[in-house]
Amino acid sequence: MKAVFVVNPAARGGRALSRWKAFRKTLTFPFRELMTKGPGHAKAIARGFAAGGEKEKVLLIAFGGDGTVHEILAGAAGADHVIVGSVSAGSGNDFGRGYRSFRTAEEIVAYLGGRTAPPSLDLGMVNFGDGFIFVNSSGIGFDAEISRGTGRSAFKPLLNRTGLGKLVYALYTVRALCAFRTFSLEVTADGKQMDYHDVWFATVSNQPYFGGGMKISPESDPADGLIELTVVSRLSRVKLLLVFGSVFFGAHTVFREVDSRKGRQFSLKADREVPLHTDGEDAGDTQPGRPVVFSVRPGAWRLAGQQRTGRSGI
Ligand SMILES: Nc1ncnc2c1ncn2[C@@H]1O[C@H](COP(=O)(O)OP(=O)(O)OP(=O)(O)O)[C@@H](O)[C@H]1O
Repeated sequence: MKAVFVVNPAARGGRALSRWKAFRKTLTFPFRELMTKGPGHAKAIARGFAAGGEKEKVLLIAFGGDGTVHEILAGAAGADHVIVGSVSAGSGNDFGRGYRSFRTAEEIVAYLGGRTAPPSLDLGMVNFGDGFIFVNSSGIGFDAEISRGTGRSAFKPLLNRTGLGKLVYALYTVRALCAFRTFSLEVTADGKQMDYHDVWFATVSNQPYFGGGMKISPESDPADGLIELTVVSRLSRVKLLLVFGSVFFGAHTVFREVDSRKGRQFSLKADREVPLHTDGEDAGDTQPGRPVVFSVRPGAWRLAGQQRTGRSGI
């Protein structure tokens, strides 16, 4: 199997590049290094390998954050000969929490020399615009507003370089907490319709973590052919903060204002324009009264290494 590193030098405010330079020196096996030049490039690289129909299997290792893994899967999903791995070198790194990621060169050597069949895992699909995928989560509302704010923040690269990236997230959480207007939501799941009012956010998860370590969907398992919807509604701003804090431990599900359910497809229709994110990246605004459909494509991609969380124990 040939190993290809897709390195995002801009991840973690540019700190990923110096990390890569140090990591590269520890590699004792043949590899290719492809540096991404900007948004969309990792997807194009992965698509090239997927379309190549290579006889030999390819291990594509994302050296970056969740945005880099997201792009690689957007390009490589469905190609059986492409196996996706990662070295967490971004700011949030939820992929590394929910799935297996490589920490050292030795772990990659052991993987390349081993005989473990890569598990086939589920991929989330979002029927919005030209279509999106998600490997971690996708959702609308308050959390997408925070993703948008932090993504656009002029301070993010600087604070990431100084190791204070989490501060940007905290600042935009407070800002969104003050400014965000809740919305009404109609959910259709497996033929059943549910109405929610005063909604802060609705997130659809493929694995437990989002937002840089928050265990939003403790029951999620990317190998079960299902996705999980979490709707948070009818909360005061103060209680929302409390719930947000408890999400780090996955303890928020005890609050009656948090509704969670499993399914294969969720159609979400908000009564006003609401921001949407896919894997923590801004994906635009939903249109009032127009449903966004979240679904799952079972076993659509192959993970290098064992899955870290979930109940299937693969
Ligand atoms: N050469 C580049 N210059 C600028 N941006 C780039 C470059 N290559 C890729 N990108 C973009 O950088 C963005 C952020 O990358 P990534 O998500 O991997 O890191 P992060 O934001 O630090 O980590 P996380 O998403 O885990 O918080 C992605 O949207 C990607 O498209």
